[in-house]
Amino acid sequence: MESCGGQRDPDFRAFASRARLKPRFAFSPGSASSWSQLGMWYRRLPRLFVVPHRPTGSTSPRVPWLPRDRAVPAATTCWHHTAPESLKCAWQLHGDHLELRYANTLMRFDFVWLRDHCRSASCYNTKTNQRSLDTASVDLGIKPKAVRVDETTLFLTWPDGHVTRYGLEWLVKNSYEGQKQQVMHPRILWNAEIYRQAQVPSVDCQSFLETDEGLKEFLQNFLLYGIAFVENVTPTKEDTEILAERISLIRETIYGRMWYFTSDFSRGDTAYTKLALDRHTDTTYFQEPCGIQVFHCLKHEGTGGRTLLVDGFYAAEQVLRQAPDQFELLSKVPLKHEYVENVGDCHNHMIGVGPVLNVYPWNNELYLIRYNNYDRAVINTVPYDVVHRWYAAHRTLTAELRRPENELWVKLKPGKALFIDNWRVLHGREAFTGYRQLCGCYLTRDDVLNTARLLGLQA
Ligand SMILES: C[N+](C)(C)CCCC[C@H](N)C(=O)O
Ligand SMILES: O=C(O)CCC(=O)C(=O)O
Ligand SMILES: [Fe+2]
Repeated sequence: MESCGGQRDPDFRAFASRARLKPRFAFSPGSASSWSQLGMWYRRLPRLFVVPHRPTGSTSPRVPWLPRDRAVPAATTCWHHTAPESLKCAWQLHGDHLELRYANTLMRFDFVWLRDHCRSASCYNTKTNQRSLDTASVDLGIKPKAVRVDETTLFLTWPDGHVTRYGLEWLVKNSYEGQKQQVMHPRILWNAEIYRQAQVPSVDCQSFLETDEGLKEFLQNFLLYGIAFVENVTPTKEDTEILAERISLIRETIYGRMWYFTSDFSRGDTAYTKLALDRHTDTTYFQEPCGIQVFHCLKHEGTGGRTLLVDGFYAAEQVLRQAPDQFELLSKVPLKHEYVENVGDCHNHMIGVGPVLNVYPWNNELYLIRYNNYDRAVINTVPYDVVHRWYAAHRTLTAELRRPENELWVKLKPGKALFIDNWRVLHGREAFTGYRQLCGCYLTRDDVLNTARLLGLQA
């Protein structure tokens, strides 16, 4: 019997970052034109395609940097160049910003931004990587009194005599213009054929636990495909816990920390039966759905019970291609999901709110799909005409998610642990007979990404 412990305080960041969109939902009829009033950033289409999938036969995946195509408009008057013969770096001071052209990138910097990000010893602590400058003490009308650029560095002298230096490469990496071309998470979107052809290897348990290379290979696969396997695991809950702790902190939820489950209906959810489960993501009813789900089948004496995996981002990409307006609707209409449980001693009522497709507001990159038709609550966040268009968009996405060619079916066996990116890949299961026991846990996403970054991966 699982414990019915309380859930810790949910995280509102994901939705709060889009909170400025909310009033528009409430008061507009939601026509295509009203969506485009949402701001200039939303006019661009979301970015999904990142890394081409590996051709058959190639081995370990490599993540290329994305090509940077930065349009550089013709130079205007009064450009200052680092050297007369060189166009490598040029700058121009405007009334309220500095324009800098470097390495084929045209960047525009607000003066307060330039003062705020000063990396001098008095403004920034390089031991802690924290800002010491009190941003609120910067005059909002500040303007540099002198500007100089050499081959590598921009020098700004402020009215009080303070000097700020920026490496030009640092500026390219950190400017808005540089960032908006970048994706946060390089991915390979897949259907069953693409995934099979890629021949992504499972990582051996010992190499996963004992070597950085094994762990890195595993995490690279996980980041690119949203699923990854570890094999030769001792089939116990304790050994599965050791695996989970190698890459992250375990996220304790109302289901406990490490859970076992079987078809005993010990909890008020279809997962605890022998019934089939259509593709879905878990914990859609949390304000921040769990980032990763770990499954390890410890026992199955019976038939059926295969696991279904579908890349939600691949399906979303198809929707974007066929019907960008529908993609946009799915990314704008906030939905509630709900978990209401009153079985035995377990009493829970969880509510999570957010759209089906969640995109980063600054580059429109898709980062989270929230899709669970079982747990979707009453729709009461948008007026009736938007509701109808939302159902049509949901149908388009569902049709993509249900295409047989997008379904990857696997039979989980004792010894093989599966890690699923619950923000991207949907899972389901075939009905089964006999005794079947799964164990697993949820992981905190930040901590998985932390481990990946510490190993030098882009995450
Ligand atoms: C994995 N475990 C059996 C512990 C929980 C299952 C949660 C099921 C729920 N309907 C959801 O999709 O979130
Ligand atoms: O039984 C299974 O294979 C998976 C059930 C499920 O969807 C879950 O536990 O989240
Ligand atoms: Fe599930």
